[in-house]
Amino acid sequence: MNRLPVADRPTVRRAAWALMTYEKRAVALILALHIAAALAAIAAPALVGQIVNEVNAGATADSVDRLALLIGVCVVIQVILGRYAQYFGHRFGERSIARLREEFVSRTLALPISVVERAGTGDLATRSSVDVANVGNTVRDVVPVVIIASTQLILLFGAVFVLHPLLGLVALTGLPSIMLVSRWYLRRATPAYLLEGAASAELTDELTATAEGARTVEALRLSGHRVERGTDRIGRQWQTRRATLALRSVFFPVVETSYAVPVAAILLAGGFFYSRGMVTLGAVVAAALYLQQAIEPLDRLLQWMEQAQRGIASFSRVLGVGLVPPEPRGAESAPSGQHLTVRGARFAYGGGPDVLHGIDLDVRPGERLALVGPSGAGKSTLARLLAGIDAPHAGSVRIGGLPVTDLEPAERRRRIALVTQEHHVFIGSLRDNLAFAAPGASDEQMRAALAAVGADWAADLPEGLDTEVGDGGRQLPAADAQQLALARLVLADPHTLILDEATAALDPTTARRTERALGAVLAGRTVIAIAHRLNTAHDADRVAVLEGGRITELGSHDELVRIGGAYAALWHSWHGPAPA
Ligand SMILES: Nc1ncnc2c1ncn2[C@@H]1O[C@H](COP(=O)(O)OP(=O)(O)OP(=O)(O)O)[C@@H](O)[C@H]1O
Repeated sequence: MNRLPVADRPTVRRAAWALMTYEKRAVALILALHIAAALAAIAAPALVGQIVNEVNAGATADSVDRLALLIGVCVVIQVILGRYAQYFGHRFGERSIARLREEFVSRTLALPISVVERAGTGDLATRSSVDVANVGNTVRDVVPVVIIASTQLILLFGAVFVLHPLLGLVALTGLPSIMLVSRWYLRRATPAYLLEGAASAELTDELTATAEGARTVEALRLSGHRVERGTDRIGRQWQTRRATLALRSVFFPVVETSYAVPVAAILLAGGFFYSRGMVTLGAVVAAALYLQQAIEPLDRLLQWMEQAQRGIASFSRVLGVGLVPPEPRGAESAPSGQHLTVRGARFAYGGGPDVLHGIDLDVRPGERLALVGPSGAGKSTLARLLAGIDAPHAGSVRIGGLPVTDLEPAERRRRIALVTQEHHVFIGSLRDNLAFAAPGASDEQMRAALAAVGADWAADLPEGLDTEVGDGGRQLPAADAQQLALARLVLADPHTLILDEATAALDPTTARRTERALGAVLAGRTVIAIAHRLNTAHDADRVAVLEGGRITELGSHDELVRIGGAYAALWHSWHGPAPA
């Protein structure tokens, strides 16, 4: 399975910067409020220092009261400014998260289908849930904390330097060990968290596959095997979690010990400086209070660094979705005509061996071509190439002279549609479900499309096109859902239809109803049908027999039966030998 890419550090840095500077004014206001709140906070220890000095010099109770009142005022100002800073910070965070989610959704919707299929649902599901939430939490909670804490720390340490440069130097004693261990941690944390994210995605993949295939697991008694695989993935996730835990168990004890060092050092050195008359007692008290006050923001900063690491790892996975080369954004010129030509097309899945070995095929406009062949011959793969979902690694698949994969995706869908047995009903109204195919279609056109495929049930709905369908709404039976999908096709009006097992999974009655509906859709179009029942091949203009990734026979039903090859053998075994 090809995982989706992960963005590198410079890309993450640029994207984070863009996110933060998208609303420059809001960020400037939040920063200004935080700085003002931090300034109000550092006034208190300075005032306590002043009280100590004045009491030392024999001050009156009045002047002490005045200073104490001033401390109270500073605290109130700090609380008010801090509250507004947080209020604006959180609003900014929520707006940023909303933007991020919207960007992620558009990036995901722009992914080529083949990339989504090969990446597996687990990877994309983990990125769109766990990773987007992680980035959201980081932007909402961590960024404001980092801004507030850094501002407070700069001001608190600055204040100690202002009290006395010597005290300032002593205050820095705890920092080297914190910086060293942080550097050590940061270098290892992002890759470790990336591994943890990948292991979670693998586990999600495995559990989803087991849950989705529960019936098969039960029928084939595979539960032991699935439990083993699940346990293996849980084991891998446990290992990656242990690795990140090991990093945390070194990082946090070292930094927490380092917090106590500057306070102890300032009391020791401050006492010494005071005894020599180099600093006042008030300055030493104020410096000790500042350093005591610095522990809290420092601790918060380091605590959140861990979340920030998770956030950065998640952000690189979220941004990685945008690194997948987009589907080609339109050829220079429009295809001239509807002629489909395949020349020497070779295809392999994900770097594996070729499953198509040089296919040559011409499909004339309006022709009905049936593809037959044993299981695994490459019929579905050829259908995907013809529909432009995958491109051949050698040779070409062209429509009207242009490579199908070069057509702008919407343009391609208007020209060629691949119809499979998947007929998803999206949550929304019937109208929403039809509008995917033709956003500009009127209600009349929608009703006509439903009538064309025999979806009479739609006309009887009391709320008509406004009826909510899909999960939580009206549940459509398989045949109705298939008819809805076919009505979409009528609206999209492609000139070429490729049918891959469109009715294979339906019960015979439903299949017959659907085939009747399909008949209305096929009229006047080029049709390439993977034929499971040979009467489809019998009714086609031509039949292509695919064996081992090669077209081994090509001609009308009668011609192929006459030459007595593989198709004739299939036909006779299915239909009984021709009368002598
Ligand atoms: N997603 C995939 N990844 C890797 N190999 C694949 C994938 N899909 C198909 N193949 C392989 O490509 C070959 C052709 O498969 P394909 O599904 O095109 O055959 P088919 O003729 O349509 O068979 P069937 O009638 O059983 O659907 C097979 O060997 C199959 O195992």
